[in-house]
Amino acid sequence: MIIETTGLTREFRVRDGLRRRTVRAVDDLSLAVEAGESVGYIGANGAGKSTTIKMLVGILVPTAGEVRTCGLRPVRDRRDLARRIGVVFGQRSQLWWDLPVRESFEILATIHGLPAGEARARTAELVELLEMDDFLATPVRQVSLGQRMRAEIAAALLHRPDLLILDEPTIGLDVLSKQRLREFLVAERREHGTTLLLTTHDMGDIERLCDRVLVVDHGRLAYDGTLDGLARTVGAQRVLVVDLATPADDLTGIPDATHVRSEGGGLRQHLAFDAESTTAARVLAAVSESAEVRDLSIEEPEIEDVVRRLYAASR
Ligand SMILES: Nc1ncnc2c1ncn2[C@@H]1O[C@H](COP(=O)(O)OP(=O)(O)OP(=O)(O)O)[C@@H](O)[C@H]1O
Repeated sequence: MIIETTGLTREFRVRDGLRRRTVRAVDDLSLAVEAGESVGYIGANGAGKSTTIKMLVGILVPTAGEVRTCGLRPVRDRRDLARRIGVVFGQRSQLWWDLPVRESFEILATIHGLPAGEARARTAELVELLEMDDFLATPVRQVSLGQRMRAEIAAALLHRPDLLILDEPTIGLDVLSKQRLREFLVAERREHGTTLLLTTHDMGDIERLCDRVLVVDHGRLAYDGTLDGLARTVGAQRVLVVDLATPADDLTGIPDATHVRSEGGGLRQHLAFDAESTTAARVLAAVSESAEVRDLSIEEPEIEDVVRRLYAASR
């Protein structure tokens, strides 16, 4: 197991008006992740995701329970662990703000004790795969958010860690940057067998990157399984949005799909369908029989919605 926790618990003392009370941010969490897995760790704001990750990497000491990351005790073996994992926290940077991106890579390679040849080769590989050539000489504070996220991920992967932990890797990125980053992570995993653990509010990240989802609710594990299984559990639906050549009446009566709403006098129509019982292609084919489709898009369910439904169902 690359990650293993048993009864992992973390409490905080917080001020509540004049009183102080205890918040249990992570509550008796037991989970195991095998090497090579790609796991999405999701939950509402304040559910306990960051606190869990901080204990996995040794930044926070657990109140109770056990945690092993890469077989090590994160707090005690923090230095050894740093050689085995890469971590990207959205808000914290591992890069040096005033230095060119390239120099941050050089410093990190030195910190990790990478032999010069290996550091050069790995940096070149990451620069190419993450298309960083254009901004290698730019100080970190001047690069765009998308560029910085690529540089952060490269920095976390420089020493070829066994486990990469990402906190909201695609937040704030445009569609194309998100897509590129996801493709890179898929390739990285395929090439090097890197284990991935990521928190995200973006269903697309989970769908493209993860083969397993963990949902945390008030510090407790509320779901552990596949994304399909999660969607099935909560009955999450996708929505096919079609733009028609001419306005049409509401497209009701499409098999396994429900008309949600129409816009522009029937030019654009939203049809919800359950990915378990049909496919977007089948819904589209049925729509095409009664109307000419000019354009289409598919809306994925929102993670917030999925999580809300799951929480509601488990209470
Ligand atoms: N240092 C701290 N002191 C006091 N309370 C804390 C501290 N860190 C976290 N908490 C509390 O613990 C709970 C879990 O917080 P955590 O940041 O782990 O949630 P999260 O799932 O990562 O949320 P988000 O999606 O908003 O990042 C929250 O109630 C939070 O207020």
